[in-house]
Amino acid sequence: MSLTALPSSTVSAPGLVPGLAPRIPPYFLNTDHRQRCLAQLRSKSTGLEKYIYLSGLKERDPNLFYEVLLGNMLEIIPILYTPTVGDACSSYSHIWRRPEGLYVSIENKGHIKQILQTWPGGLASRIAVVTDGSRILGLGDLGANGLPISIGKLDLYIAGAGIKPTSTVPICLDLGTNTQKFLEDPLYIGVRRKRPGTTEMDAFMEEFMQAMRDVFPMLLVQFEDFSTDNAFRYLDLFRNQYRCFNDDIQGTGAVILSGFINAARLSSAASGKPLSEHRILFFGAGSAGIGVAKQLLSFFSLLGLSEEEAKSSIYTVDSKGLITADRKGLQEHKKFFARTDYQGPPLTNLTDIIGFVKPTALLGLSTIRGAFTEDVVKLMSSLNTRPIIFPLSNPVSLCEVDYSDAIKWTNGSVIFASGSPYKAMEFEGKVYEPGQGNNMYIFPGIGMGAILSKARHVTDAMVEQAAIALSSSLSQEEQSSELVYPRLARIRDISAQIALAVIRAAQKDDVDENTLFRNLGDNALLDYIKAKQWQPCATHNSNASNAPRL
Ligand SMILES: NC(=O)C1=CN([C@@H]2O[C@H](COP(=O)(O)OP(=O)(O)OC[C@H]3O[C@@H](n4cnc5c(N)ncnc54)[C@H](OP(=O)(O)O)[C@@H]3O)[C@@H](O)[C@H]2O)C=CC1
Ligand SMILES: CC(=O)C(=O)O
Ligand SMILES: [Mg+2]
Repeated sequence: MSLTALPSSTVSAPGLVPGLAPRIPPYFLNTDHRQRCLAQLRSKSTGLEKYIYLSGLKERDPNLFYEVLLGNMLEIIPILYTPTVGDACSSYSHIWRRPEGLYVSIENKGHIKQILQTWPGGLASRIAVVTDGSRILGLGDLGANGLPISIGKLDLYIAGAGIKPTSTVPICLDLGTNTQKFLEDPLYIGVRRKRPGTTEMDAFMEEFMQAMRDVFPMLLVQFEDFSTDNAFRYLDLFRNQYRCFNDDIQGTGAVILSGFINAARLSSAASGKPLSEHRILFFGAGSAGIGVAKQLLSFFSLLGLSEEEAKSSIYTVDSKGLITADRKGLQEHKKFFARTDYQGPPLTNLTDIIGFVKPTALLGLSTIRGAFTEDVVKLMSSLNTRPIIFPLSNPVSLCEVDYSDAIKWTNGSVIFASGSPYKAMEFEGKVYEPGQGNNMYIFPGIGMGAILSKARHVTDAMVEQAAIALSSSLSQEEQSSELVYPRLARIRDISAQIALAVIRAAQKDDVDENTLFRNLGDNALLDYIKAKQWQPCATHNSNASNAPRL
């Protein structure tokens, strides 16, 4: 029985009257149950066991789950989200215990609306994270195993922005998988077929998006972890038609623009070189790499540079090397940044590419573990007083360079942010703190702003203003510690500031269906946003005098 199921008079009693609720131990309420949950969580030996424990806790008592999460974000977010959510997805068919999201299958084509109508949240639903499981983190096509990524992102909406749990909808589109081992796994929970071709998938997605609007008229859709071609395709097709955005392209773009603004200031302060002289090398040119590269054009345009000048400061690399315009069969999304200023044999080795580009910043979105080798990092260090190195691939097992190596190989001069979390470390008597360049800092605030303003669309300006708000949100102490992102413990406050910036941008772009906020000043609007943030109701005895604090 959960405590929330007890009569409230019982819950508020200092101890239980024997016989009133005989299945609850009489002095249970004299103890702090949250501390008991934390101890149980910490007793599990693997990340996956912790994930399963937390999922069970959420089912038994959602209020308690969110209370424990909000009080221990640094410890728990890496379990519900990257890196452990990657393990949960990879083995989801085997660890599955209960329904916890919505599956819409290719076999439901023609009846998608009826499937969506089964969701209990109904008209109160405000935000859906939708994946088709085709590129979960950097782990590839996990098919129907992808649902935990939607669940994890929504937990961050709830914890990070204060979105009400009952207004969230985790969705996995079960369209098949091209990963043979899942098709052969007797426990695989998805449809046993290969993924559809473009025509079949387009027809499915058109019906799905229309049905989503019919069933959940106020809902914002976050596309998550679609393979790169489909990520760009459905964002382009749907962004002006529906309330939607793509987290891997736009959310990642915004969060890295934000961290880059702060990193470039630190780097330029050390080198004395102007901000406009930064040159950025992208290792990886998929949805995330190109999404971030496009968003970083704003870094230069905010400094007054033209689009051509900005573009000339950005270089992209894929599995075939430096991307040049003369390459045959170049995919559409790679054309914009393809270089026309390199003649010669293809440049395929990263150190050769760095030698040619002389970048001030190296950003990894490649899924290649260890790609930033000692040679690569030392070369960056020899070219820059303070090199900016962001290995952004997730989960941590696919990160381009570990934090400890980056610190060691640059003698501590690196300005570092990774996609998955690393711990602070000591090197030659000094403590260094890494940044986490992950879209989790941005999407909760974008979502909150879009939901409150009832934005018809998520515009480019809303995304850019979210990035600028995040980059300006560092406290004095965080700035003096030379951080590029604020500390995660402040994410609720920061999400509120991002939501404010998003609402103002929605107003300027005239996409705010809720125009009531137009007459509110910034302080009043910020107060309103904070008041709207959902809090778990504290039913658990936090003041229990005999409860040991862990
Ligand atoms: N930190 C964050 O917030 C986020 C991080 N990510 C991470 O970014 C990563 C990439 O995601 P996404 O862009 O969607 O994935 P893709 O698979 O579409 O992109 C990977 C890119 O890396 C390139 N690549 C692969 N192998 C090599 C190699 N040996 N040398 C150089 N380039 C190589 C690929 O080249 P080619 O095109 O030739 O195949 C492709 O351009 C994932 O790990 C994901 O978790 C994503 C979103 C947010
Ligand atoms: C963080 C994220 O969205 C990704 O790695 O795909
Ligand atoms: Mg993603």
